Amino acid sequence: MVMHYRSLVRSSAKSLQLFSCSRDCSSYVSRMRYLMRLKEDDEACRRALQSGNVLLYHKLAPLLRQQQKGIYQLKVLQATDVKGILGKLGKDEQLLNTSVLIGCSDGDIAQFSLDVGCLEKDAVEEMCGGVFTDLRKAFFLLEQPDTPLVTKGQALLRWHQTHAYCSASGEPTQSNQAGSQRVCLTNGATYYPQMAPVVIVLVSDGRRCLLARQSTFPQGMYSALAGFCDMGEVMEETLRREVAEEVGLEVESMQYSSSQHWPFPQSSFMVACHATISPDNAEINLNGAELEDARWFTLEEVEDALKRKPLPRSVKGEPTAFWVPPSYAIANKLIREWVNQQKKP
Ligand SMILES: NC(=O)c1ccc[n+]([C@@H]2O[C@H](COP(=O)([O-])OP(=O)(O)OC[C@H]3O[C@@H](n4cnc5c(N)ncnc54)[C@H](O)[C@@H]3O)[C@@H](O)[C@H]2O)c1
Ligand SMILES: [Mg+2]
Repeated sequence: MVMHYRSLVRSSAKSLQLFSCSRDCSSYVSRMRYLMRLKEDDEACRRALQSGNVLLYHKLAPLLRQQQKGIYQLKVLQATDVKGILGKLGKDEQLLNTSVLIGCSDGDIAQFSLDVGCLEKDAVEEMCGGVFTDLRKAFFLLEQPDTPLVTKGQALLRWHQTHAYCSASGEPTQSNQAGSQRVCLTNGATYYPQMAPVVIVLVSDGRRCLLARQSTFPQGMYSALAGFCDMGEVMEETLRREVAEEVGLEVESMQYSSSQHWPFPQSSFMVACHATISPDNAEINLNGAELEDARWFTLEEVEDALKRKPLPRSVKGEPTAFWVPPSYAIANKLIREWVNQQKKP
């Protein structure tokens, strides 16, 4: 299989086409190497774009379509459809070439994202039969499997929109066809899309878990503690420092759970962990500059919160009931893992 692939990538466009069509090349490894090739070879990527799938965004809001009442899907267009839309709106087809590569479908079709913020939003929506939707709202509407692709598409487009100039020379940078890097036209400096590493941690004293809220959170929502890694820090150091800074507690042990790309407000690479502190030293000393509140919650309270919908309505005169981030946020996964762990005999 590997030999088969190598012989294909070494050769011409014709064989690349063969590769992308071949049924026996649809394994994960082949797809990843196909994507690697497209990132390195502008010409091959341009060709893949002509027959690729495109997710449209308008000023970073992805295009969704309503499948049935209340059920939404990503609206995936073919590159030829996009060209047709551009033509009808009197725009240059070259706009399609600003698409960035975001993946490869199981059927070996290259997937791209394109921001058409320069076009009239309503006109594109009407032609596509879709609606451009703020990404946070889209997260609530979409099925879970669609969210990583739509997030990646937005994050990569945002990075290009904010890295048009070299920070050393001040001159324009130019993207490669795939959008996997930008190069300064005068000094050759190369820039790659970046994510800021963040540690998110659910602290437990063995019986309760600690959740906190910032003043900017929606009313009633509490989440796990989180913090950006300082330059040179390893994950364990960030975790201990953030818990100490934000709630004045000393972590005794920690365990990695999982990770997530988080697009808000800009791309973060979230590393999710569980941590324990001693129940003898569990008094919270809140850093009021960062957090509005932090509290210990019992298993029952957390289980009730998991059942609540986001932003539960408050009964007049009563505070809004406590709730936790929705399932697409990795904080929710940490909280569920903790609940399951507590319920183990
Ligand atoms: N997916 C989830 O479940 C989830 C849950 C909680 C928080 N988060 C995300 O985690 C991230 C970090 O959480 P936090 O706000 O508590 O971090 P934090 O505690 O480190 O505090 C934020 C502050 O850190 C500073 N900072 C340092 N490096 C930064 C960088 N690269 N980008 C931005 N600010 C930087 C800024 O002064 C900023 O105000 C946020 O982007 C938040 O959206 C995600
Ligand atoms: Mg924080």
